[in-house]
Parts: sequence; C-alpha cells; structure tokens
Amino acid sequence: MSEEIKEVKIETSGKVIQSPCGPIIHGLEDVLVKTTTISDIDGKNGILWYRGYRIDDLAKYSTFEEVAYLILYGKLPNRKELEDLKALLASYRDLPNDVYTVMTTLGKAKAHPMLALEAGVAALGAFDENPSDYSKEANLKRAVKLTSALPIMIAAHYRASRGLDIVKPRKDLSHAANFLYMMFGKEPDETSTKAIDLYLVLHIDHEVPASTFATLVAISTWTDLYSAIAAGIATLKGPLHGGANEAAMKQYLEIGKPENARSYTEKLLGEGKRLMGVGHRVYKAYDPRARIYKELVRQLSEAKGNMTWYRIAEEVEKVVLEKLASKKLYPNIDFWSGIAMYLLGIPYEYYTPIFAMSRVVGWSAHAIEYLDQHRLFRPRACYTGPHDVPYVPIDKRQ
Ligand SMILES: CC(=O)SCCNC(=O)CCNC(=O)[C@H](O)C(C)(C)COP(=O)(O)OP(=O)(O)OC[C@H]1O[C@@H](n2cnc3c(N)ncnc32)[C@H](O)[C@@H]1OP(=O)(O)O
Ligand SMILES: O=C([O-])CC(=O)C(=O)O
Repeated sequence: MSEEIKEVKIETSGKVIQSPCGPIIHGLEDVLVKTTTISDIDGKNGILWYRGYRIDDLAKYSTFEEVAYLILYGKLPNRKELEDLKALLASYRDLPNDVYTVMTTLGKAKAHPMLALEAGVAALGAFDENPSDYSKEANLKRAVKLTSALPIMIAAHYRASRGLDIVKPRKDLSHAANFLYMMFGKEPDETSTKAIDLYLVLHIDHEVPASTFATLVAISTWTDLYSAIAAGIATLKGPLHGGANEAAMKQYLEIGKPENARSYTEKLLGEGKRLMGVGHRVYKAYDPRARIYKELVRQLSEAKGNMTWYRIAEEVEKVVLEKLASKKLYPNIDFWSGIAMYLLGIPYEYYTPIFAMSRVVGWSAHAIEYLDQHRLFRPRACYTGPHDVPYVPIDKRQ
C-alpha cells in the first residue's frame, strides 16, 4: 500500500481494526459514501425521515403509492400526480412469458424465492426496450417497471411452488391489494391490504444499508439498473439484513407458545447466540418502524383472533429489554413484520421478497441519485501475505 494512502487520517465513531497498512473501519461503520436527500436516520433517538417527512406521519396518512412517488420524484404527489403514477404502475402489470417461466420453474424447483427474484430481475433486464439508454428518465421508468414486476414475480413463484395456476395481475387494484390477489386468487379484505401496504411504506428506504450499498457499488460501474437491483436483492437475502424477518418468524415457531418464550430467549442469549430481529448498526434505540408495525401486528392479531405470535414476541421483547437494552440492542422492524405476514397466510420464505418488493423503490432512487455524484467504488485491502515467492514447477512441489 502506498505511503500516500497510509497517511490518510480517518476519523470515525465506528469500530476500527489496526492493520499493518493503517486503520480499517470494520464493516465501514459510520463511513459516509454519498450525500442524499432520500432518507435520514437519527439512530440515537430512533427517528426516520423520508425526504424530510417523519415516518410516523407517512405511516399514518399515506399509501405505498404516495410514498413511492415521494422517494422516486422527491415530493409528495398531488392527486393528479398520484393518479398518473398509479396508472403507470398498472400499465406495467405484466411480465414477458419467459420471465414468468423463470419464476414458475424456480418455484416448482422449490428454490428460495429470493434466489428466484435475483434471476427474475436479471431476466427482466434482458427484455429492456432500450438497454443503452442510461438517462435519469429511462432509469425512473425502469424503477416503476421493476416496482410493478416484483410482486408479479413473487406471486408466480409462490403459486408454482404449491402446484397452483398463476393468477394474472389486475389493473384496478392498489399495489398491496393486487399482490394479495395474485397470491391467493381472491380480492383481499381491507385489514389484510392495510397490513401489506403499511409493511411496504415502512420498508421503502433506509439510507445506505448493506443492500443499498451493494446496489450503489454495482451502479458505480455504470452497469444497468436491473443488475444493480439484483445485487441489492442478493444482499438483502442474508439473515443479518432483510433475511432476519424469516429467521425471526422461525424463532417464534420454534418457541411455539408464549410460556416457552422467556426460557428459549434466555438460553439462546446465554449460549452467546444472536436473537433474530434484534439489534441494528444505526439504531441504538427502538427502531421507529418496529414501534409502528408492532401496533399493526397487535390489531391484526385481534382481528384474526390469534394472539399467540404477538404474545410470544412480546415475551421475547421483555427479555430483550431487560438483558440487551444496556447494550443498546432493541427489536428492529424484522422482529414484528413476519408475524403479520404469517397471519395473512404467507409462508416465511416470502417475507424477505416482500421486503424487496418495497425496497426496490429505495434502491432505484439511490442508484439514480448516485449517478449524479458518481465515482467508481474501489476501496483497498491491506495485503498481509508474502511477496516475490520463488516459483516452483508443479513436479517439484511438495
Ligand atoms: C432490516 C434490517 O436489516 S434490520 C437488521 C436485521 N438483522 C437482524 O435482526 C439480525 C440480528 N442482529 C444482528 O446480528 C446485529 O444486531 C446487526 C448485524 C443487525 C448489527 O450488528 P453490528 O452493528 O455489526 O453490531 P455487532 O455485530 O458489532 O454487535 C455488537 C454487540 O452486540 C451483540 N449483538 C448484536 N446483535 C445481537 C443480537 N441480535 N442478539 C444478541 N446479541 C447481539 C453482539 O454480539 C456484540 O456483542 P459484544 O460487543 O459483546 O461482542
Ligand atoms: O439500515 C440497515 O442497516 C438495515 C435496515 O434496517 C434496513 O435496510 O431497513
């Protein structure tokens, strides 16, 4: 590593590893990679803003379509702008037959739907009408197209995995209602639609988590938006990130009943293991999205007449607050979100895909924003192996 790089002074509040070449900011904690006007997090006080609006207000008053407009175009839409976006989303409610085939083939093969979604998004990219157009307008159109496409892909995978015929999308339903309609083949009730809609509002963007960074790294090479989104999906899948919603629900299923929750949680923590749906790199307070969605889960559980999963999570939460709050570890959104999906009859492997169905908007917005302040991401590693090792011909090697 050159002297010049060694001499760079790095100031960070994150964890630093001292290497022979200088400090390494472990996991890039608190490293700034871009400026943004899309979202902001106050991790100390547990506050999240989208384009300056508090998440609490948007969760209370806005639908997914409105918030998608806000994230993509930078302002809350007036009625006409909202209707135009809904019409555009509806106009894109279709997939090329070959993309359906990718999703149904992988569904029948019981491939994890996140893997299938990576493949589906890449396949959709192959059908782009004008792949050499990298303009902001073209990418915004692609972002809307992808937003319409992901729920269709997920529902097609789900139905094929259960040996069911696919249900084609309807243009007259909201984004959330159309998704449930394609999953279950009947128009959903208002409570179920609200549960999905709020889930989508709360997941739409979150500054630069691992998946958004993966999207940014990809787009920084001037690759296409589909490839960058596929990178985001690949990264979201992991249980330390979006995959935690699936992992948290599996924990609750293992616990089985509220009476088992305390001993299960204490045992797991006693063994030094991680509780899924707990902790966050940025929030050192209760995740504001978790606070909002917890209330929806409570209401949905009451409406469905099934309080078991809410009660289990509540018991686990008590232990977390007693034992982990001193380490500033609190439930995150994934702690609560899976329970709502479970109550809607959605199998747990689809919880992270539904996260992606929303986050595709944030990934796209960040990719488009980054292209305006673009520079290739290319960090360095500190090489700690030998140099100039004498070459030994294969027959003389030990
Ligand atoms: C939408 C989302 O992506 S939200 C995050 C979803 N992910 C999860 O819920 C998975 C569980 N949580 C975790 O693994 C972590 O909290 C992460 C990955 C989210 C963030 O972790 P980091 O900021 O990297 O914290 P780090 O790994 O350095 O952990 C700090 C300390 O907290 C502990 N810790 C962190 N999370 C947990 C947890 N879920 N359960 C128990 N202990 C935990 C670590 O063991 C470590 O303890 P130590 O200092 O005594 O060694
Ligand atoms: O911000 C993070 O690191 C993870 C997260 O909560 C999200 O992506 O929604």
